[in-house]
Formats: sequence, C-alpha cells, structure tokens
Amino acid sequence: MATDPARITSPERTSEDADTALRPKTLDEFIGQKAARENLRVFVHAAKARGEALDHVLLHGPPGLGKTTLAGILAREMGVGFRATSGPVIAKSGDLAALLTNLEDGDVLFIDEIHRLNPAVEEVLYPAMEDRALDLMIGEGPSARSVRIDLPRFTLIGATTRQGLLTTPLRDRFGIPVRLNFYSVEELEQVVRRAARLLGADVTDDGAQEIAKRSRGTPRISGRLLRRVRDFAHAAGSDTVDAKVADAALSRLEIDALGLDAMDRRYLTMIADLYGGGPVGIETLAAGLSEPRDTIEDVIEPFLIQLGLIARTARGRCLNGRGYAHLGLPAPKGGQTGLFDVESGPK
Ligand SMILES: Nc1ncnc2c1ncn2[C@@H]1O[C@H](COP(=O)(O)OP(=O)(O)OP(=O)(O)O)[C@@H](O)[C@H]1O
Repeated sequence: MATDPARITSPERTSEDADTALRPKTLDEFIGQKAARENLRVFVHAAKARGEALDHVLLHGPPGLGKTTLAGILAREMGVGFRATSGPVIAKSGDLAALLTNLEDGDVLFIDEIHRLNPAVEEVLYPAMEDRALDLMIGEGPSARSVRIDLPRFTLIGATTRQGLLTTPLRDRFGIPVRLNFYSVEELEQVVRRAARLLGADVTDDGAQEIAKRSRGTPRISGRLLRRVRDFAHAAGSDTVDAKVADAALSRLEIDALGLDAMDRRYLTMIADLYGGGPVGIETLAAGLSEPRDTIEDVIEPFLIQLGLIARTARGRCLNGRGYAHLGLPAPKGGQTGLFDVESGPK
C-alpha cells in the first residue's frame, strides 16, 4: 500500500518499527485483542495435543495492529519454524513452489498482503492448502504432464487489510479467520509502557495515556509517537515524558487530541467544504487528496468511521455531526442531501 511514510501517523511499517526486540513473543505478552487471543490459544493447544499442524489462519484488519507479530507468536507457541514473505513478492508459481517445498514439517508460512497474490500463484496455493500437495506442469504443449508433489504439513497464515479483498476460493480455505480491531486507549497505554520499558525511556502514566489517546488505536503508531515525543523531551533537556511534554510534542507534529493528522483533517474538511457534508464518492476524494483509493479505504477511513466522524453509505462518504464538531463547524440542519441525518448517520 502506498501510504506516505512521511506521515508520522501512517501505519506503513518503517525500519524503526521493525525493531524485533520490541515484538511480544508469546500470546501472554500480546496486549489486547482478547477474544482473538483466547480463541487462538485454544486452537494452538488442540493442534499441539493432536500432534497436528495448526489449521490455516487468516488475519485481517487495518495495518499496524499486530498481524505480523501475531503470526510470529503462533509459530513460536506451536514450536515450529516461521517463514515470512508477502503477496507481491511471489511473482511466479515457481517461487511459491520453492517456498513450500523448503518448509520443514509443521512450519508456519506467513504471507503478508495475501490479497495481492498473482492469480496464477493463488491457483497453486489451493491444493497446497487443502491436500498439502503441489500440482506442477512439466514440459509444454502436447508432451506437458502434471506431477503431484507431496508437501510437508504446514500452516499458512495470511494477512490482509480487508477480508473482502480475497477471492472467495482463497478465503474459504482458511479454517481460522481472525479479525483484529483497533486497540482501546487502555490497551495502548500498556503497549506504550511496555515499549518504554524495553527502550529504557522514562514515561509517566499520564504521558503514556496522552500518547495512547493520540495513536489512532494502532500499536505501531504508539511506538513511533513514543520515540518522537522522547526526542522532543531530550531536545528540551528532559529525560522524562509526561503528559505536558507529550501534548506539546504531538501538537508540534500536528497530531490532534483524537490522534488525527493533517491528512485526516484535509479529508474531513474536503467533505465539509467542497461537498456539503456528502455523500461524495471515494474516487472523487482520492483525486482531490492525491492519495490512492486503497490508502483512503484501508488507512484513513477505518479510524474515522470507528470514531463516528464519517459514514460510508451506498451513495458515498458523509460527514457525521461529530465530524463537523471535530472541525469546529456547525452541522447543517437536517442534513444537506435528504439522504443523511447528520446527527445519527445515514438513513
Ligand atoms: N498486541 C500487542 N501487544 C504489545 N505490543 C504490540 C502489540 N502489537 C504490536 N505491538 C508493538 O508494536 C510494534 C509495531 O508493531 P508491528 O509494526 O510489528 O505490527 P505488525 O505486526 O507488523 O502489524 P501488521 O502486520 O498488522 O501491519 C511491535 O514491535 C510491538 O512492539
């Protein structure tokens, strides 16, 4: 996904985020996502007790919520090897065949952005997932023949931002679909305190809370904000991050009280000012903001919807009463279009 990495609240991974020392290593260390975590714990125990590989897992949810982290944890909890790749990197069916035939018994193969697999590669995945076999064509033309190669037992863990991006045959082959949701402020406070401890940063409770409140429900962003706030604290000659320091630093980074950045506000303002509160089509917004449609749908909108600032309707995007309030604008009485009630959302 082509998110602008210059945005500090962009959930796109940077080299700094890929600090593996910070990643939780067990399900117990993994904060939040309680229902998903407890279900996964049951499936891991059951598979281990039966001496089987874990069934294939599909992790879906907005970027930065810990899908890669969780996949690594599942491999570790199963006591098996972990191989990671991503959909767009597997260009040919031969590349996938090489990956699969090199797996050890029980290994986890993690494919990030699995919705971006090329269709020919996806075809190879079906029998691999279902029958643990590869059907390879040898030769060309009339002399071509298909050879079946047995594969070791393995668990495929796929990650995607939206489950709906997968083709139905692929989606149906995952026995364990898991949705990851935005984290609560309390959960993110724990993530910030844990990261601060591991980074050796001195963060007060109210400092951790301030960072958590402005992290867009996303652990990856909370880690990044912690690092930047700490930089500002150092620049001001202090080693301690408290709420005052955090607030000043985050305001300088143009991250507002809800965690929205300049791009989020441009998105909201565009709907309010140019389209009378909506509905406005996604393509129009993408063109107006010069952002790819995917980025808007996968990165910007989910959090704005979660906060109740906007709504997605069949006719397009609409600004809710809360969206107007956040911009400090009066909400139009009775909605602009007759389609939309600004107080309660789409009719
Ligand atoms: N549930 C969690 N509990 C504790 N720390 C977490 C959790 N999720 C993420 N983190 C921390 O946030 C950091 C950044 O997350 P990271 O970028 O690794 O997420 P991710 O697994 O790559 O996300 P995704 O694959 O969903 O995009 C991790 O190094 C880890 O320290």
